[in-house]
Amino acid sequence: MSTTKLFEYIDKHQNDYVAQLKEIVAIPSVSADASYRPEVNRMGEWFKAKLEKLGASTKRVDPGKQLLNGQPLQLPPVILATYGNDPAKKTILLYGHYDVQPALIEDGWATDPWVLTEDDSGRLFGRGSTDDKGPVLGWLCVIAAHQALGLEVPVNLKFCLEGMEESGSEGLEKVILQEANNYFKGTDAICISDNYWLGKSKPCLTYGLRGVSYFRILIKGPGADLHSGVHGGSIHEPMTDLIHLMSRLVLPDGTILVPGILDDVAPLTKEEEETYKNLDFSLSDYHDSVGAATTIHSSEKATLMHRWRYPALSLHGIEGAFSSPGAKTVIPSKVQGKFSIRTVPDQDPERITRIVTEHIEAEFRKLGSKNACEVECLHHGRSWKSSPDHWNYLAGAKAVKEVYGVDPDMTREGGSIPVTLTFQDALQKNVLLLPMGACDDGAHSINEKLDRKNFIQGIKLMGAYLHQVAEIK
Ligand SMILES: C[C@H](N)C(=O)N[C@@H](Cc1c[nH]cn1)C(=O)O
Ligand SMILES: [Zn+2]
Ligand SMILES: [Zn+2]
Repeated sequence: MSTTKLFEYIDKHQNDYVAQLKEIVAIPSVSADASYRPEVNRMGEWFKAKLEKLGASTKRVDPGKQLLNGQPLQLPPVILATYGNDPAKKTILLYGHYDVQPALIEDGWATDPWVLTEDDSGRLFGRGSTDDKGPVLGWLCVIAAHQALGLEVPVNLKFCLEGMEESGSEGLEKVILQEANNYFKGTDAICISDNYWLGKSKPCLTYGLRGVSYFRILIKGPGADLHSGVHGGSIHEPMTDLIHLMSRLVLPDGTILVPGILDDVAPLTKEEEETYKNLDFSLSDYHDSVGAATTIHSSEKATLMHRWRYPALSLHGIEGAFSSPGAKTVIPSKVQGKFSIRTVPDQDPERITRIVTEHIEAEFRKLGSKNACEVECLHHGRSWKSSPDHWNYLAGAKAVKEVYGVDPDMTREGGSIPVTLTFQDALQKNVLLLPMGACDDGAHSINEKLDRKNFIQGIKLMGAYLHQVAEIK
């Protein structure tokens, strides 16, 4: 079938799609903060209602409770939906998330993060615009466009939308295992739009993700915060212990100091080395997209390898630290350092937790501090690699060619989508990552954006992909 009419319709109705994106960016569905949980739920209900309005049958699955700071907290629902049930058609399972990273205007946003704001260049700024509300909404726009044109959606669709992806996808693995032979039965392949192009202009298909193991180090000292003039010099200070421990995790050149961390990293083969060639990636564009020429490695290849196939340890922050303006002379009584390790094939999260914990405990013993130290892995997700030779990737590549007129780059991704491997293993089906956003979208950062062009072309790409899937024998 020609997609010309579909593409024209999408172009014509782009303002409507942007208005819908504005409506959902306004819901601050931050999964990391318990006080926002009602908003996360509200966001899930929005997508459920929208899917129903499009004629999908839906199901709200309760993934159970999480423990947050020792308190049980209800997890947001997993929204499942089915659109079409024709045995003659292929069935594609679409996964996405409706939660977002935290965002505060005082972090340095130029505009209100919860008000989608378009600038003169067509950049749509707002938390969740690219990660992952724009892409999830894109799939719904594809269905709506078909309906408006009186066209059949050429494949059956199943949806799995979660509200905890930005917090380790807690509860979802259990749901996927439970539904693999129930709700997800009959799935032929999986497609996820929740990552980004390598550059700003060339689309890509993504066949690998790093995993993530997220840790906290808790140091407890005095019973309450203290006056540093009165008590400084006479007690072991939690912050001093913590800063020392955090400095023993990683060097400024990225070297991870945990003994044995590289032992299980898959060796680099000649075949893999070939995959780093001829990609739309330059250090200067990369510098532009991160806003500074501060890369560690001097070549494109080494930079990509350290984003895709080697582990990285990042220090994120310290809970309990004094961080307000002014010069408060306080000794914080209890501090928690947060860091994560992006893991790669063939690293095992259980082993990572063990060696990281042993390393920190050994370093803490060396301090001779009388404070208490606890190390905890808050969540972990495994790395993932797919087979890009599958028809799912062929459909993606043909769709890219149809919409953008080029062959896509085949990429891996440094970020993590914890349940990708779970889908692949539990359903024994191929997973394709089909990104919508560009490398400079600033997901997780201040001023996150999605370019209007990427949003609208991305909706066309999604539609073209479904048609290509249907046409492949
Ligand atoms: C790539 C995806 N859009 C994403 O941002 N994933 C998160 C997942 C995560 C895991 N722990 C916390 N967030 C990421 O890679 O950080
Ligand atoms: Zn995401
Ligand atoms: Zn994210």
